Amino acid sequence: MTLMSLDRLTVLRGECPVVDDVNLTVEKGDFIGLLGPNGAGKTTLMRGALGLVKTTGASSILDIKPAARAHHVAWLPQSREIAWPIDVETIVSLGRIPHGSQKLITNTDRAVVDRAIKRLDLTGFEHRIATRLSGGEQARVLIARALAQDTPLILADEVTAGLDPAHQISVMQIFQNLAAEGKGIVASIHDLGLAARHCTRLVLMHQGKLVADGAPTDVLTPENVKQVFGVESYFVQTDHGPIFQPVGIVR
Ligand SMILES: Nc1ncnc2c1ncn2[C@@H]1O[C@H](COP(=O)(O)OP(=O)(O)OP(=O)(O)O)[C@@H](O)[C@H]1O
Repeated sequence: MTLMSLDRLTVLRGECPVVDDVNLTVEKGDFIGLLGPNGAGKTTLMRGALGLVKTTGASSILDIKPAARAHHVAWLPQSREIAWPIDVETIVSLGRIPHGSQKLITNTDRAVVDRAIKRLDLTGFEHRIATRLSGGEQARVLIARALAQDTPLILADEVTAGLDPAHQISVMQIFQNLAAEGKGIVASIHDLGLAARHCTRLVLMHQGKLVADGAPTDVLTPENVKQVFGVESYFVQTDHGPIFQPVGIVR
């Protein structure tokens, strides 16, 4: 089942297309790593798909009535700023707002919030003031809030940035499991090794265009990596799973 489709999506900044004629479908079960160097257009593609910037072409999300969109897709922006000094449980509970029950929090809401807190390894942090947590802990709180929204589709920008290795792997595994449960995830990621190991599919952007879409081994070819990122790379299948490592700059 298709959760999102983009048809010739284009975003102009002045005269310049920063997202250029992109076609993309996201199916249930996809965990898509959205890759590309700085400025490739990853954030703008996701924001365009969500209707947060002006686009031409089509995004199926925009066919959903605005009030119903928050039931279909959760958006985790790159900015991890938490503005108010409120506790972790309250922030995660904000993910339930689109479900809009009369009571502030129902038993279902409570169960979904508790599950998100547990999944993000935040048990014991529930009553801590979020603004006093470390950057990585705050990032996990905001991921938990997005999970609490309990949508079929999640778009996440630089989802592992600022996390330590154990929590990077843990977040990737959470998304992998959510995809295996039938959700669709699109996450922009700079760590190509993590993307190669955990994503079911990779989409590679370069200068606003989608230049490759497929299995990690088909997308992270030495030629693609050299052309798009300007680096030499090493990709090998091991007993520990696929290992991808950029090894040098192309001169
Ligand atoms: N508000 C804006 N006005 C003008 N240009 C913009 C604006 N937002 C983004 N751009 C330009 O659009 C291009 C794509 O930016 P975008 O943030 O989508 O890239 P990205 O792939 O997410 O990069 P990064 O990995 O650095 O986050 C960049 O060249 C950027 O400078």
